[in-house]
Amino acid sequence: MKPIQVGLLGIGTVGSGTFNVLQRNQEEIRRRAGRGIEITMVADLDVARAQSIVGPNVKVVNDARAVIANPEIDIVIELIGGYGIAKALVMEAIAAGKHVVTANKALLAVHGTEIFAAASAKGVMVAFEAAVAGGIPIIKALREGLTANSIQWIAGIINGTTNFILSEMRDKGLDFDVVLKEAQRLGYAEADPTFDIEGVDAAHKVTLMSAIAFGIPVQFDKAYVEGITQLGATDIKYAEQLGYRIKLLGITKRTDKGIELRVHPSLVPSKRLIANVEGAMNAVVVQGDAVGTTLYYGKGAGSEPTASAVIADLVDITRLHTADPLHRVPHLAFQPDKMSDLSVLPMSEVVTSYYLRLRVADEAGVLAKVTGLLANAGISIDAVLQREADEVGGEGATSTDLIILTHDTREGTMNEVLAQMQALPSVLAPITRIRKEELN
Ligand SMILES: NC(=O)c1ccc[n+]([C@@H]2O[C@H](COP(=O)([O-])OP(=O)(O)OC[C@H]3O[C@@H](n4cnc5c(N)ncnc54)[C@H](O)[C@@H]3O)[C@@H](O)[C@H]2O)c1
Ligand SMILES: N[C@@H](CCO)C(=O)O
Ligand code: NA
Repeated sequence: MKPIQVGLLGIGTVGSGTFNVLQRNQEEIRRRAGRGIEITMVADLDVARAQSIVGPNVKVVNDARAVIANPEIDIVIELIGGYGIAKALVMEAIAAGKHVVTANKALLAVHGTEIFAAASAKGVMVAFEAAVAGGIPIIKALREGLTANSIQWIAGIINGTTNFILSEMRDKGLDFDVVLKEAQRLGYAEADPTFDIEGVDAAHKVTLMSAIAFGIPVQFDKAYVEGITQLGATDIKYAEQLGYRIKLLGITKRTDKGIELRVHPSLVPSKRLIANVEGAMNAVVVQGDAVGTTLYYGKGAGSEPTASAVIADLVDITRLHTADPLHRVPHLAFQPDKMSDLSVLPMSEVVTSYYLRLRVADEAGVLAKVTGLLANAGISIDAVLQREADEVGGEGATSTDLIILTHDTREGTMNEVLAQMQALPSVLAPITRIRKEELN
């Protein structure tokens, strides 16, 4: 049988990895897929660089639409990124009856509902394993491997750049900016690195996992998003003393009231496997009612690790494209007419526990005032730590750090108590609040 023909839009970090791995392993991939898979046409703005990667036998153009218009092309891979031209190209490829593979989580988290509906109407597949946790087959696991389960929650380290930054800051005491530059050099960071450090990239990915886990539409606009830019070395140190590591987690959870969907720095017990995921590595914990806790670990970014997922999607499509569309695995795991309308909860309704750090005046009665406010709100305390006073504000005026770990409470209740604490004259600086997840 003649090889299936693939058109590649964008041959940067992931595109070049995809081309190279497909070439290197073509024989084994053909034996698995039952048919050869060949990238026969590439579009990139930098034609000369693209041609130097693919060699003289592959046609390179600078106009992506020429690839979509080519009737020989069966599958289009979109590896340009962003919501702009990439969205138009994906929609046009679907309209032209092409199957699409993309690593573009930003596009799918924001416009997924429209894109999947268009693909279903046209009877084509849109595959996106590379969009979440790069090379880790987490979409495959959630959509197929765990299909028996009622998923309870998912928590993941799903942004390599920020995990790399947090690890390097803790281990080597390096500066934030230095480590970010290194992540960019290694090809981990997004084109706009604020997407990484402000938690947006992780929120794109957890939004996609949430939709697949609970059968709800993709709703990035409902996600709570907080990055790592406000995180200080002091809190990383105190967390360690209390037996926790701080990780940027993407969390989605089923509750009686609705679905939690959030990204923020979290204290995680140091003894959990996920707390020991270092550098640019990713890990996702999934709790299913039947299987219990499962953990998926590996490279979530980089050229060939991400290419591994792109090519797995190419093989899936090669195997399934002749199947009746109704008998393929649904884009979001649930049949499109059987999606749930469970609502995504506002952050004020999320229930979790907290790490609080208060810089307070070192005087009698402060601890009682602070803990009194928590008690009045019905928030119980798990642990309290008081640390060495620093000199502040001249002679004799000293302050001390008060660190409190709480048990579970509603975020809305915690917000009210924090406002009351902040108003106490003995609280000398803005209070630090970091959420805490036991993940058991
Ligand atoms: N880099 C990673 O580790 C990684 C991991 C997972 C997912 N992703 C996602 O994969 C996608 C690609 O990321 P990347 O790191 O390979 O980006 P990149 O910037 O390295 O590559 C993008 C390529 O697209 C080309 N391009 C831009 N506009 C174009 C246009 N209009 N027509 C044709 N080509 C165009 C650029 O010249 C460049 O070669 C993004 O959606 C990204 O979020 C990246
Ligand atoms: N910028 C992303 C790339 C993988 O999606 C990361 O750092 O994890
Ligand atoms: Na993946």
